[in-house]
Amino acid sequence: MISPQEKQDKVIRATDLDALSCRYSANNKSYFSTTDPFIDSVISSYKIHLPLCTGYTNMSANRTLRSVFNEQKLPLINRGTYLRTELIDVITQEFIKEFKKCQILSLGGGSDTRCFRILEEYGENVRYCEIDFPESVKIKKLAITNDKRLADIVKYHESTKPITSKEEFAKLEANIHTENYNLIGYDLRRLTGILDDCPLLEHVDTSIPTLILSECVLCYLNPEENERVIDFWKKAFASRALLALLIYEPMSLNDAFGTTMTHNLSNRGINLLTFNEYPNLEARYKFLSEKCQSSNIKLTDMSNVGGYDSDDKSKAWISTKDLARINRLELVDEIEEIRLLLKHYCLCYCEFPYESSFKAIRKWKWII
Ligand SMILES: C[S@@+](CC[C@H](N)C(=O)[O-])C[C@H]1O[C@@H](n2cnc3c(N)ncnc32)[C@H](O)[C@@H]1O
Repeated sequence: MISPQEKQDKVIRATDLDALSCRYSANNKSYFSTTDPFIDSVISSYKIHLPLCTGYTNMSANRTLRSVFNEQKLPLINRGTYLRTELIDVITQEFIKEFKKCQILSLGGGSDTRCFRILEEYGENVRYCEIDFPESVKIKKLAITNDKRLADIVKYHESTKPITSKEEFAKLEANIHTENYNLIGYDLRRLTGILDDCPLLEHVDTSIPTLILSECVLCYLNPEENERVIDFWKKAFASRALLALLIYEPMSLNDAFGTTMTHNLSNRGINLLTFNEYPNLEARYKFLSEKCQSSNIKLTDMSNVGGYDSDDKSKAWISTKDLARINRLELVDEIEEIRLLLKHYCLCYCEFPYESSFKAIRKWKWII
């Protein structure tokens, strides 16, 4: 039997499977201009190791995997996944091009494959650090140790013997630490305002420009925990280097669609803790400026990013060529429906006091 808290955490960890299955679906439908060559390895690791995770049996793990990967995703979900992945990729790449030697810190990185794309392309100069619950991190670590290409990209060459029992999985050391890559098992809710003795800081370089990514992650923490996590990194960097934060997550807009989203999620045991607390871009601006004391705040919803708010397609953040390409992949009749869905997802950027800032961030057409 697992405790109610463990049960809740299991549900939160499982949201990584949702994100992964959405990317898998969009990838299979050729939404990404370059096919994701790494996704199959993380899926294989899940297939082998999910039964060894807390609260799963062979049967329940197989059922979960079947239901997430066999389900056909709607065209509007594939488009949303494409937009979110592409735009966060592009912003991350621009950050790296501007600062050359820098660091990407992915909170709740889950089974995201961005780290491999970035390190393969910019590995010499970029440090990539991912933090997630230890169990999720172990799934990724085993994907890396079982795939030479991934191991070469992150430069991790310690072999791990096949893990076949829950006991072996529980005992497996979660972390990977190499020159450019750190994969860390840590519950972000444990971060407090006290920096001393926090093991994360041994592996994060607080002296180089850093972009923190939170892609559907901070929404699972309550508002106080959100503030504490952001405050922790702010204090850790203490204006020694540029610290920027990019958050992508859903918001309720206090409307009927938001209420339906809340019901659908709570039926699955998911309670999005910032969803209603910061229901729109204005509330998020207030949170980032007043509570987090950040600056250079830029906000948009994803409908604006996809160019759904205007007939003028040049307003979209992606090129008209790419828009035309993805529009040809699957027919989306309900433009109003996709617009409504994407209006409920935001992309928020901000920085913490430092003498310079990320200049290229101005080139996109933010709403605020
Ligand atoms: C929806 S998934 C997103 C994964 C990834 N960022 C992506 O977009 O593909 C949310 C991730 O946040 C992680 N997460 C949520 N709360 C966390 C916490 N308190 N500490 C560490 N990781 C957490 C989950 O384990 C999961 O991997």
